[in-house]
Amino acid sequence: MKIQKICCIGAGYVGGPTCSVIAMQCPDIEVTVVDLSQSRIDEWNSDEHLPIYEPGLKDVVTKCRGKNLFFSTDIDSAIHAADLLFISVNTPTKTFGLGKGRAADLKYIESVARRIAEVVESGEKIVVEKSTVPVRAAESIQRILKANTKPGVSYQVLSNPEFLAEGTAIQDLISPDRVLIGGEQTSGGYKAIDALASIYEHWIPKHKIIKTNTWSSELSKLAANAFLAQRISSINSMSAICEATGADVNEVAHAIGTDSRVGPRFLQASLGFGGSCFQKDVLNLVYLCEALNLPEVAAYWQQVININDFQRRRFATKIISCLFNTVTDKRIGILGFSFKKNTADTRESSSIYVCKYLLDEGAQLVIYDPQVSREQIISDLTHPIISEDPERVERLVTIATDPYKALSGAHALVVCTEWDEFRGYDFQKIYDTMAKPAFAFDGRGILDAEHLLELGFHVEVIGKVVRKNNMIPITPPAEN
Ligand SMILES: NC(=O)c1ccc[n+]([C@@H]2O[C@H](COP(=O)([O-])OP(=O)(O)OC[C@H]3O[C@@H](n4cnc5c(N)ncnc54)[C@H](O)[C@@H]3O)[C@@H](O)[C@H]2O)c1
Ligand SMILES: O=c1ccn([C@@H]2O[C@H](COP(=O)(O)OP(=O)(O)O[C@H]3O[C@H](CO)[C@@H](O)[C@H](O)[C@H]3O)[C@@H](O)[C@H]2O)c(=O)[nH]1
Repeated sequence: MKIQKICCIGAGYVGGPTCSVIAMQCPDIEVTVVDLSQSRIDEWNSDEHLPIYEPGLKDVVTKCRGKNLFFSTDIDSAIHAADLLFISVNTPTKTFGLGKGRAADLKYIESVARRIAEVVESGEKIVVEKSTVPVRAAESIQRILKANTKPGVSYQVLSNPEFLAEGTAIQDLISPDRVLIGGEQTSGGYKAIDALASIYEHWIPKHKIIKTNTWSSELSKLAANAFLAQRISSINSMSAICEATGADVNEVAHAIGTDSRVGPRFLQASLGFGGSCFQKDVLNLVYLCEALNLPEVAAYWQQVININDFQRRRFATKIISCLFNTVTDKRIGILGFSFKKNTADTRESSSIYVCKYLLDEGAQLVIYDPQVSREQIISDLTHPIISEDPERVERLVTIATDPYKALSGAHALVVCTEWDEFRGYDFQKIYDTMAKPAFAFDGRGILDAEHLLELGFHVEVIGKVVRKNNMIPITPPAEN
């Protein structure tokens, strides 16, 4: 089966970049990305700025938009015309009902499946789960489609999870470690898997395309994120031991990462992982294990989340205790609000939680992020699960557009995101304008701690004990 037209339902962080790259690499295929949100689609069609900040994305979109890449809210026409449909809608953690706080909410997936069944009038359609879903979600999609199939229509449902990371999405899509496609182990299933593989084969070597059964593919996505999150919680748990003993977490990470069986990546200690995926997907796995009556396995993966919560709180507690056990009414400069550098996405950012703990103590926060808007920061900090008193948050929080102004008069600077620009600041200038003693808390290990010490800062870095100012050896004056 040769794919000529693709429809992608959901124009978010995954649907937009993924389909833009497919359009760029497959000029012979027409790709239409649709969404319920008119404003999101308008932004995808705008020449000003796209709805998401992602390095390299604008070039790809500009190259293809209007040629073989289209963004639209006419969902039905796009479904109707397509041979292959990607489902890229959100699958957030449920906030109420059965499985609240852990299970994935599949209502958007279900509504898309029902819409497809309603709209499709004829022909063979391949429906591809690109969203991250619990194991056997494809079975539910299949059942909804089958129960509503019109005569002359047939479906194959595939799992094709996405592994891109935000901030490096374009690079990850152009040169992925692998593409995973799961499908029914029948002749129809194999045909559909091959049809989807043929799209990726336009630019990805065949040996990087892994073909499995549907359930292996669905589980592999949850497993991949669980393993990655587990590595971060593992190194973060070591960071606590390092701070208590004088070991240096970077040296430990290097020493263990050079073992080729362990590998060097994803061992950067931090104030905790954030992002829309890790917590959601690990909790989804925990819920699945409980549903399968595997409580020991559920508890094992739950601990990855527990350590992450511990790390966020531990970092905030360190700030409070260093500032003489009180931050009430103290101005504190927060550098970085996105969950990692090179994105404006703040979903589950650890900054939100560190700010929350400091606000609970009455600190006055001045927050600076190179990409995140004021509206987004205020909306995150006034969310009901973060604060019960939005007016108090508005009173205590100031958003700065200039980092030097943000830190002027502050008792402490706190690095929450590893934006490259933070490394290049003039810290002498910053030190001169801060209240004394001036404190620097580096939750990402990106600043030059020795330099800050020399300037006079009290420095705290995740995972290491930094030599204190009063321990600087005093050089005797030179004798005449
Ligand atoms: N963000 C990532 O980096 C990433 C990476 C890999 C996988 N994933 C997974 O991909 C999925 C999508 O994530 P995202 O970050 O792109 O989400 P998102 O919230 O950015 O985008 C989802 C989009 O789907 C739209 N939508 C919801 N219901 C719809 C419907 N019935 N019809 C049309 N549009 C609809 C929403 O309006 C929204 O624009 C999730 O399952 C996520 O876990 C995300
Ligand atoms: O050594 C590390 C690596 C990452 N992080 C943090 O972990 C979080 C997640 O980072 P990253 O994985 O790079 O970004 P995501 O965009 O969340 O991507 C993850 O989640 C996606 C959604 O499922 C998957 O597709 C990707 O493969 C997976 O890396 C961020 O807060 C990072 O700062 C660390 O603290 N230490």
